[in-house]
Amino acid sequence: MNKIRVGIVGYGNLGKSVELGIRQNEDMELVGVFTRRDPSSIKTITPEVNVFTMDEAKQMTAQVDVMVLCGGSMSDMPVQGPEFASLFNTVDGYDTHAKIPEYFAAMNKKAAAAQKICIIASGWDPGMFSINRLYAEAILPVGDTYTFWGKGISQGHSDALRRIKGVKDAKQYTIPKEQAINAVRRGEMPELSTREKHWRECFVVLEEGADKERIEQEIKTMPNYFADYDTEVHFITEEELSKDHPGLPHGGLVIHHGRTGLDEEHHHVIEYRLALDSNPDFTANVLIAFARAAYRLNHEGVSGAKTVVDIAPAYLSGKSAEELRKSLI
Ligand SMILES: NC(=O)C1=CN([C@@H]2O[C@H](COP(=O)(O)OP(=O)(O)OC[C@H]3O[C@@H](n4cnc5c(N)ncnc54)[C@H](OP(=O)(O)O)[C@@H]3O)[C@@H](O)[C@H]2O)C=CC1
Ligand SMILES: N[C@@H](C[C@H]1CC(C(=O)O)=NO1)C(=O)O
Repeated sequence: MNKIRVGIVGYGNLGKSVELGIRQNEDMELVGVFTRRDPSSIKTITPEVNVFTMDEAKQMTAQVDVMVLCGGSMSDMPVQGPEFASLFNTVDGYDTHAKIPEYFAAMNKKAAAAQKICIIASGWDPGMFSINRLYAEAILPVGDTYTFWGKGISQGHSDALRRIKGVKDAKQYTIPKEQAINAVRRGEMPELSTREKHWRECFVVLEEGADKERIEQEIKTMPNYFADYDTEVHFITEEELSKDHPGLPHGGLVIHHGRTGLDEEHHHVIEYRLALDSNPDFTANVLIAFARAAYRLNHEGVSGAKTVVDIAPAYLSGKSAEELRKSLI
């Protein structure tokens, strides 16, 4: 059985985790990493992995079945997504929530013309949380769904910080407001604004001579990322970032309260919870499962842009249809 040949576009936290995750999937093989940097400067986790330039990717459409796009959502994916969707089947974890419709349209145009499939905004939010919100609201239409993240490090928000001129490195914690979570858990079904659910804490390492006031202001007013939240910014050294803020843990909860019965007297709760040692490892494994789906669907003649909620779960699994039927029992 031929293996699914996977390429990694962009070698950051997520790209490294995809490299590791592919090794856990015997139906897949890694063709290589594609980077904007000098390939000779990239030290992959597994030394034998090939590293190519982005230009070399364009000559490799016959060697790669699915490209996993691991660039930053804020600045990389809007450019790299359509570029790669015009040449390859792709999956990505695009997560600038407010801009997903326009990204979907841009990706769909390129993928449909190339008769390729691109599964966008796959990860955990958007991604697995999106799927679980859909299941909950389809099954219990009378009710309310709440999403909480953290306390943990958002890769999307940390990437957004690192894109600011004068920022050398950064990590952003998303912290849920206990009062909000407790009210939801008590079944009070409160109306909660974005600001009432979470606050954000940023730890930023500056380039030499960078303007602190300008950078703090740029962070706190950043649309789609920080403007709608109470945000604290701490300027620390590279050593402190590495010592006091190791790893990229995260997690979250989707909780749905629904009602049924003649007088809606029956109360039901659906919860989907993630507790992640490594945000990038988990996200990478979601992307890898959707890479399997992209490969299969394109072989069935499916093309254009899809989101995770368009994909039947069986396409994600490495198990055969017969094995899946057995696993239902
Ligand atoms: N939907 C979801 O639930 C989730 C989505 N995500 C998304 O994944 C995106 C990527 O996250 P993450 O991997 O943490 O981002 P990184 O900042 O680690 O990497 C982003 C890009 O930056 C470049 N890069 C990385 N390290 C360096 C370096 N040392 N020097 C120069 N360039 C570098 C790489 O591109 P190149 O190799 O070409 O230089 C890489 O593709 C996030 O922006 C987020 O939107 C993440 C988690 C969950
Ligand atoms: N896309 C997020 C995944 C979850 C986490 C999150 C947040 O902390 O704001 N939003 O969605 C990430 O990049 O980590």
